Formats: sequence, structure tokens, C-alpha cells
Amino acid sequence: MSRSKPNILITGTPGVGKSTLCTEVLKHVDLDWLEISKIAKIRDCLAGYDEQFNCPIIDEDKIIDELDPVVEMGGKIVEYHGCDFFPERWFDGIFVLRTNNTILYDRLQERGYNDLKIRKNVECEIFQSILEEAMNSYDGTIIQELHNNNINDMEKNIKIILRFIRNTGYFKIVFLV
Ligand SMILES: Nc1ncnc2c1ncn2[C@@H]1O[C@H](COP(=O)(O)OP(=O)(O)O)[C@@H](O)[C@H]1O
Repeated sequence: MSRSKPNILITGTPGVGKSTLCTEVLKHVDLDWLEISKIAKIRDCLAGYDEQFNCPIIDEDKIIDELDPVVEMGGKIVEYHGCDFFPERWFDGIFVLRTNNTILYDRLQERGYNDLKIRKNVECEIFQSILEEAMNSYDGTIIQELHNNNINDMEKNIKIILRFIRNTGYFKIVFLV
């Protein structure tokens, strides 16, 4: 089945601003937001618990099986702090958010993460693990790295993503404002 709307992925280390950016983009365009962490819990797609990162481990095969028919229809913003297990065919564009280490540290501390979890996530960002994961899993031409340290960055990123969606040229995209 061919899609009438594009699919994009918004990924990056926890705390880089994925949810906030999705919320903002969705004020302007009629797409559906798939928050993989939440959907995995609701639809019982969990495979255990990561003691080191202090978070649930999702059952990647199960979540793909659950969501494949929905994503194939198009019009989805998929959001998750990982990306290598999604089918390549799902996405028209991939956006990897990045945040300066000290800013990320403060955001995660404010979120109440313990010291180990903060350190592991900041290390993940320092080693640009998610960007590399994306580069190793998808065609580099559909990947954009977006710095997201402050409100100005956020404004720019919203525009970049909306422009990308507009330029995909799918016939059914509805812009709300
Ligand atoms: N561009 C930004 N400038 C300043 N603060 C931001 C920005 N993006 C996100 N934040 C803040 O950082 C925190 C983490 O954002 P969130 O969207 O929950 O990250 P993620 O979904 O990647 O875990 C929130 O308190 C949010 O308000």
C-alpha cells in the first residue's frame, strides 16, 4: 500500500527534547505521534528491566509487529531513544536531537534520575551513540542531526522539521497553521 503522508523518526538520548519537539511540531501539522516507550507499556511489549539504565526493556520484535500496519499507512511521528530495530522502509526522514553535555546533565537531574542513570545517558550523548546507531542503520541522506540546547534551537528545529514534511510532497499532509 502506498502512503499518502510521510513518516518521520525523532530520536536521541533521553532528555534531549524529543517529546517537547514532537508536541510543538504537532501543533502545526496533522500527523500521529507514536511514543514508543508508552505504547510498549500499554500494549504489553516489554521484555524485562534494564537495571543499569533503570528503565524497561522493550520487546523490539513485538512492538514492530504491533505497529507495522499502522506505520505503513503513513502520517506518523515515531519517537524513541533508540532506532536500529525499526524497519528502514518505515521512515522518510530521521531527526537525531543532540544536546550539550552540561545542559543534558541538568535536565536529567531535574527529572530526578539517579547519578548512575544520569552518567550513563550523558556518556551516551558524549559518544554520540544514537547518531551512530542511526548512521549505521539507515541511509545517511535521510538523517539530520539537530542541536537542541535552548529555545532558539527549538524554534529552528520546528521549522526544519515542518519544512521537511512539506517538501516530502505527499498529497495528504494537512498543515494546521
Ligand atoms: N530546546 C530546549 N530548550 C530548553 N529546554 C528544553 C528544550 N527541549 C527540551 N527542553 C526541556 O528538557 C527537558 C527534557 O525534554 P523532553 O522533551 O522530555 O526530552 P526527551 O523526550 O528527549 O526525553 C524538559 O524539561 C524540557 O522542557
